[in-house]
Amino acid sequence: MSNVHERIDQLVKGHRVVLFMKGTAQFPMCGFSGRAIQVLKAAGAPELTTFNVLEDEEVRQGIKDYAQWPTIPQLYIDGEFVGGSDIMMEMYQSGELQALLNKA
Ligand SMILES: N[C@@H](CCC(=O)N[C@@H](CS)C(=O)NCC(=O)O)C(=O)O
Ligand code: FES
Repeated sequence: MSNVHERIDQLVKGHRVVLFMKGTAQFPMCGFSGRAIQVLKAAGAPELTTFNVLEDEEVRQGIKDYAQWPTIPQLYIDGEFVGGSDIMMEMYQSGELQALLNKA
């Protein structure tokens, strides 16, 4: 396992809800990342860990291989890849995201 893969593993397994994004929850640096934060807020995410890929080129590239998903943002819940901002929005509209976030 490569070093960056291990770092990502530790992040997504060490926190319940992890969003890899551009910028921070307070200051998203891209509309897609901003939308992801808005969706998580609307869904009532009980906790949220964010990782700013703009400050870490290795993770910015490594995250694309990790779940074989080519773009940012990327949401992980309970160590599992959920999707990008489009999937998050669809899952919010269907109620699936709230169910995933709030399961015991
Ligand atoms: N439709 C995508 C939008 C995300 C997207 O297109 N992200 C681009 C622009 S921010 C990206 O990550 N490009 C690769 C990069 O910037 O490293 C989604 O559902 O999340
Ligand atoms: S930074 Fe340009 S679309 Fe996300």
